[in-house]
Amino acid sequence: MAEVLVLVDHVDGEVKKVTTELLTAARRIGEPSAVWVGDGAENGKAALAEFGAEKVYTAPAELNDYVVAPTAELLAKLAQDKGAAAVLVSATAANKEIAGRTAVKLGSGVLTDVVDVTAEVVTEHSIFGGATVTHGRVKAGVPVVAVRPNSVVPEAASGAAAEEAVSVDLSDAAKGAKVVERVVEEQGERPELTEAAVVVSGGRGVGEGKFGVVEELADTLGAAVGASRAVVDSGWYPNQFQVGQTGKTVSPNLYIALGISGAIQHRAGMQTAKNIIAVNKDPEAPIFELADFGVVGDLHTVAPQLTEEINKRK
Ligand SMILES: Cc1cc2nc3c(=O)[nH]c(=O)nc-3n(C[C@H](O)[C@H](O)[C@H](O)COP(=O)(O)OP(=O)(O)OC[C@H]3O[C@@H](n4cnc5c(N)ncnc54)[C@H](O)[C@@H]3O)c2cc1C
Repeated sequence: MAEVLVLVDHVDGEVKKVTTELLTAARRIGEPSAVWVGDGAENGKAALAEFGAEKVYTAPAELNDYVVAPTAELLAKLAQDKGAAAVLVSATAANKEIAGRTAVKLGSGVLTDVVDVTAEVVTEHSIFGGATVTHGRVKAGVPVVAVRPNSVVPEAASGAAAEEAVSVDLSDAAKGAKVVERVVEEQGERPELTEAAVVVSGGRGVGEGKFGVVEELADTLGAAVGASRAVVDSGWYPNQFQVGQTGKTVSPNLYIALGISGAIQHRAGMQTAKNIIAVNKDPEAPIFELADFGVVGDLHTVAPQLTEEINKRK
């Protein structure tokens, strides 16, 4: 069975959930081989084995001294050397660039923001604010696929996770942009927005200085907090929490929209959520067209009741 390369997302040796999703998807296509760039593989190997990685290719941390290009050169080389059937990465901003560069090097094609993928590497995409579903397939060469977090339900399956050190002779071009400093984004206890299984977002309806109501509900659910652009532009909440066309794309199991109208640009970032709950005092708000469950009411009345009720039932 042909290998399917999965680029591992990890922090300090801990494998991110999205990688377990990619390994699950990879098993549909062929035999998953995890590609670990940087240190810490010995700590993450068990998690990779648990989700079916037959091999773990470890590449030196020096590749991360430069911006994206070295990882693309590594993936392209591995895909060629190993005769890979596909390359899967998570659809983060950096990884989408890696995916594009890898596909160029392979003379193949890239499919991004994928929400599902079949054994034949036919991909599903949700576009136009979720109004249309399209399917894609790379016609030549090794398909490179960037899958959105939370799109695939991770399923455990044991793999050998046989470790093999790999490397690549970097081109001068790949060393063009050097990383001179890394700043860890302050995040607190909440899960990362793009990976969270539950997201509670607030819009202009929340009001200035009142975001505590959103945070309290989020914390009750172990959720990430999101915000509309109206909120971010007003300076009510930091911009790394913006969801939408010009913000982050989220695909959680549950998205709760508090005081968000549901503009197309906001929907573009959250419409692939599996369940959407909206609270809005305007019954005509467009968010209700998308919502699985809608509450017409004042969020400052509804959200605290919801928080209280969930706490009671815990
Ligand atoms: C190029 C471009 C890119 C953009 N990118 C993004 C993006 O990435 N993300 C994004 O979000 N937007 C984006 N926008 C902006 C987008 O068009 C909307 O303006 C924005 O999403 C509106 O945010 P909102 O829903 O919070 O505010 P509003 O549209 O003002 O809606 C507020 C809602 O709150 C409700 N409300 C008010 N008070 C209460 C209350 N007490 N209880 C319950 N409900 C209440 C109102 O009925 C209303 O529906 C972009 C726009 C452009 C042009």
